[in-house]
Amino acid sequence: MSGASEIGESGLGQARPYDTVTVIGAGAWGTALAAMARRAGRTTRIWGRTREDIEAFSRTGRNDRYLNGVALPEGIEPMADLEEALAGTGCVLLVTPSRSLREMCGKLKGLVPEGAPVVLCAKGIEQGTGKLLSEVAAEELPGHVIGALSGPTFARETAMNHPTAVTLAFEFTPADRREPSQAPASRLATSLGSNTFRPYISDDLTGVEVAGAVKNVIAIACGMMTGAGYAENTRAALITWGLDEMKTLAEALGGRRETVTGLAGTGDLTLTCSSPTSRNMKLGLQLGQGIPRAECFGGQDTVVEGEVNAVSVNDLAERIGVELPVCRAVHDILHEGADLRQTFTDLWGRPLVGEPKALNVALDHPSQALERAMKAAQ
Ligand SMILES: NC(=O)c1ccc[n+]([C@@H]2O[C@H](COP(=O)([O-])OP(=O)(O)OC[C@H]3O[C@@H](n4cnc5c(N)ncnc54)[C@H](O)[C@@H]3O)[C@@H](O)[C@H]2O)c1
Ligand SMILES: O=P(O)(O)OC[C@H](O)CO
Repeated sequence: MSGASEIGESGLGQARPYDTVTVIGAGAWGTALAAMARRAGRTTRIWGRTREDIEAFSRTGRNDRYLNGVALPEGIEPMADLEEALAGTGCVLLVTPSRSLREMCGKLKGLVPEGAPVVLCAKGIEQGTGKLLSEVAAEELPGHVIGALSGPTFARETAMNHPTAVTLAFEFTPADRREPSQAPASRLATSLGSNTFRPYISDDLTGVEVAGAVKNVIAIACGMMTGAGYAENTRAALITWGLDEMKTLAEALGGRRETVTGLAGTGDLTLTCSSPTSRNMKLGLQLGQGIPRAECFGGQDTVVEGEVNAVSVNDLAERIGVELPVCRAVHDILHEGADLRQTFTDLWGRPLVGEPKALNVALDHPSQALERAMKAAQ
């Protein structure tokens, strides 16, 4: 049984897949997504900006620069010409790092066919403006439906066809709700879905985007603590607080807290905070071990979204007046020269409060708390 029919049976209707999928960005994740589109039976094009890489990809059928040694399905069409890659395509997956999104959307302007949805697969918030990537794309590509694909996905594992599940989020129009099988989210799910790749549909684009941006910052925190010699209790607390920070920011921006408990939130946070395969966790680990930033990753330029996004997440939180203590700590260590151990010691030294936060019981002065409890009991 194909993944597509399973999805149909579970309530999305028989959504018609897009015939052609164009992936923009021939790095690790772009290549993995192209592999999944091809395995799902789509005509699959992938555009990359480096001509030699595209030529090597065409020649070998692999992308050894980003996914060394990984066998890819036959028939992926690597392209160095953007116009050619987008001509007549059914949908676009945009998979370049978040900091290049506005520039990349500018290049796509006028080339994306009318009606083709654009799916953002990078994780981040725009530096300087604090805008979600979907807001940036909507500004740069007016008239196109914008969505996001996110979740716990190490590119190499996905490309190697290990079972993977993701969230595909779009804002649903009234027409989408009346006829879900025609909705871009459903059509994309059937375009990419297979027995090893399960896209789940969500209508909470904000919640999914916020989760993806924040989890990388939290993963750096977990890496830092582990690198500095702390252990599992500490990491579990950071993951829990990180989840709460995602919920707080998502809700403040109009997203839903429960979205954060799904694949794009809990799923991705668990993955990224648990494994040095994550570049974000690995950066934290190296910094925690005292390795200078310039020497991390052996001095190689590596995409670490949480490093730049610590600034954008923090700025945004300050602007809208929400507190994200772990994100703040990571920001201060990375960008303000704060001492790592002292900053984390301060995190543990915050006033004691109730859990869940809604209880809002300040326990910083135990005698007051006791007094309150006695009054409440009278
Ligand atoms: N690698 C993963 O496991 C993974 C999984 C899920 C999501 N992501 C997200 O996908 C995004 C891309 O990550 P990646 O792992 O593919 O990175 P990567 O370093 O493997 O590849 C990045 C690609 O983008 C291209 N690129 C960089 N700047 C560009 C620009 N200004 N214009 C055009 N192309 C540009 C590079 O040439 C390269 O092909 C990130 O936001 C990341 O968080 C990555
Ligand atoms: O290697 P990272 O830290 O960028 O994480 C990759 C993906 O986002 C994991 O879902």
